[in-house]
Amino acid sequence: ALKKTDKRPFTVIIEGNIGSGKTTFLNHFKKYDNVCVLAEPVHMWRNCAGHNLLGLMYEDTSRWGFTFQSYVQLTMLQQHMFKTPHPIKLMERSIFSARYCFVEKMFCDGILPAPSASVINEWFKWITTKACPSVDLIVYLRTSPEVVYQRMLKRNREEEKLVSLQYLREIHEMHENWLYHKTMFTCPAPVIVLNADLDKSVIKEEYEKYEPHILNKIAIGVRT
Ligand SMILES: Cc1cc2cn([C@H]3C[C@H](O)[C@@H](CO)O3)c(=O)nc2[nH]1
Repeated sequence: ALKKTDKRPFTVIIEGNIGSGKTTFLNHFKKYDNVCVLAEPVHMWRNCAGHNLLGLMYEDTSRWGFTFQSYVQLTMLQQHMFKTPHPIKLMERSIFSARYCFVEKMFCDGILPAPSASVINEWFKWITTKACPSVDLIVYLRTSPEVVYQRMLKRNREEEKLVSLQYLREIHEMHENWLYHKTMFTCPAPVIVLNADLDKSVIKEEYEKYEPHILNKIAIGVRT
C-alpha cells in the first residue's frame, strides 16, 4: 500500500507571460475530476487585509515592489503546500517564477533595492530547501509579447492599465532565459513548451497534444 508520503500529487506548474492563456489552459483541465486546479491568487494580492497590493505595486513599484513580491511569495508557498486528495495538482505560476522572473526583473531594473532583493532571496532559498515545494512538470505557454499585449488590452484588467509592451517584452525575456534557453537559474522540473500564440479557436489541439504528459498516467494509477 502507498505510504502517507507517497500521496504527494503529481504537481504541474503553468508558466507564461501576462495574457499567455494560463487561465484558459487551467479551465481546459478543470473537467477532469482527479485534477486539483489552483489559479493564481490574484484576489489575495488585491485584498491583503483591505490593501490592494497589486494596484499599489503598479502605481509605485519602487515603494511597493518588495511588499507585493513578499506577499506573492507567501501566497505561492501556500499554494504549493495546499493539500489535495487528487493525484494531480495544476498550479498557475509558482514560487519559482515569482523569484526567477518577476523579482529578478525588479532587481535588475534597480526597482527592488539590493537589501530588499536579498531578504526575498533568503526566504526563497530557505523555503525551496526546507519546505521544498515539489514540482514534477513545467508547462511553458510560450508567446510573443505583441500577441499577449493585445490580449491584455482586450482583457482590460484595471491594475494592468499601466503595463507597457516594453514591460511585456522584458517579462517575456525573463521566461525565455529561465524556461527556453535555460541560461539563467535552474528548472525545478522538465519543461514542455506550448505555442500559446495560437488563437483560442485552435489552442485546444495544442493542449490535447500534451494531455498524456500532464494527466500523468502514473499519478492517476492507470493500469498500464
Ligand atoms: C508568481 C508571480 C505572479 C506575479 C504576477 N505579477 C503581476 C502580473 C500580472 O499583471 C498580475 C497577475 O498575474 O500580477 C507580478 O508582478 N509578480 C508576480 N509573481
